[in-house]
Amino acid sequence: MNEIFRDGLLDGQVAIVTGGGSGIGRVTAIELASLGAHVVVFGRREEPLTETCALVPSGRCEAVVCDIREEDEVDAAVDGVLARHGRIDLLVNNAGGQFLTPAELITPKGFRTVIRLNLEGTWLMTHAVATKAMIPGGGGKVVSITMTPHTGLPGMTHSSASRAGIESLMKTLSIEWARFDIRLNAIAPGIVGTDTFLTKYPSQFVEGAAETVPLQRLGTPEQIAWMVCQLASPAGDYTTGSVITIDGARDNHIGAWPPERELGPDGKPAQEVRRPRGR
Ligand SMILES: CCCCCCC/C=C/C(=O)SCCNC(=O)CCNC(=O)[C@H](O)C(C)(C)COP(=O)(O)OP(=O)(O)OC[C@H]1O[C@@H](n2cnc3c(N)ncnc32)[C@H](O)[C@@H]1OP(=O)(O)O
Ligand SMILES: NC(=O)C1=CN([C@@H]2O[C@H](COP(=O)(O)OP(=O)(O)OC[C@H]3O[C@@H](n4cnc5c(N)ncnc54)[C@H](OP(=O)(O)O)[C@@H]3O)[C@@H](O)[C@H]2O)C=CC1
Repeated sequence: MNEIFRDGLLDGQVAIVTGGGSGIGRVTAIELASLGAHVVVFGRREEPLTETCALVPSGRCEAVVCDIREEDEVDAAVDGVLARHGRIDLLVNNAGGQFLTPAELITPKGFRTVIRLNLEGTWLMTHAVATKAMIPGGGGKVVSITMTPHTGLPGMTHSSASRAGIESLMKTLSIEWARFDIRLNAIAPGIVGTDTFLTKYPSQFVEGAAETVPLQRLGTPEQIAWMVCQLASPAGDYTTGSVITIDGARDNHIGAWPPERELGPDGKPAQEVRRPRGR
């Protein structure tokens, strides 16, 4: 039973969710399976993946250990899904991440690590699934998770560059692969209160995070997962080449509005005095 969508909405679909052993990927796998999809979760560690599958009451979930940066592993894992299920309808490129460091301290290896994970891993997965399953099978959908603000992610230069690259990939491929009926979109979350976000970053960063959002609260993994489900459903059939921002308006403004310095004397948003016409 799904809280938002009708039962059986995704019956018969086969979906891959990378990074499905935790956070947004885990919740996405659970939501997709609750709508009837058979979900295959990819990740480097087996244990969290099997934990995700244990949380899927229907049993429509299987775990595949795969490092998305390794071409041979990606090829073998995608071939395996096809051999077992004969089709792949949906790929969710969710695996990704970065470390927070001022740009001048990022080493060549550190930069390469994040680009390989986010951009090259997404490309390898997308290319393998498209060429092996979606092009021969007559179409499919790809959803890639990126990040806001689109104006830049200070402290995360490598991730900022890679996320822009992913969004560009989705847009370009939505044009090239329209002839194969492959629909590709990005979902750009702002700050989502996953275990990794809450535990990986410095505490001052995490504790002040909600204040940086106009809505003054963090997003939840479900809010991202439900958008994936919508795109996977017939409601998403004509959506392609789009970037869907889900971030409480943080892409538009950092912090609450109005900022304190702009408050009027009564504590309300400042308002100019209306003048007589012509003055
Ligand atoms: C107000 C707040 C706004 C901020 C918004 C933020 C919103 C949140 C966004 C999120 O994405 S939350 C979820 C994030 N999830 C992840 O990041 C999970 C995946 N991440 C990882 O696996 C790692 O963090 C990784 C570094 C991206 C990749 O790990 P991998 O195991 O492949 O690499 P390592 O062997 O650990 O490191 C390789 C290389 O990278 C450099 N490096 C790694 N960590 C750091 C660090 N903390 N500081 C500096 N440099 C680092 C370094 O060069 C490593 O090489 P060696 O030095 O180990 O040889
Ligand atoms: N939480 C947030 O505020 C936001 C998150 N995002 C993005 O959303 C996605 C999910 O975030 P979140 O759930 O918070 O993060 P998590 O850290 O919980 O999830 C990342 C997942 O990716 C997997 N992963 C990492 N490296 C690889 C790899 N090389 N191959 C295969 N799988 C890999 C991890 O599993 P394993 O280590 O076992 O491989 C893990 O399950 C990420 O791309 C993140 O950057 C975007 C905006 C905001």
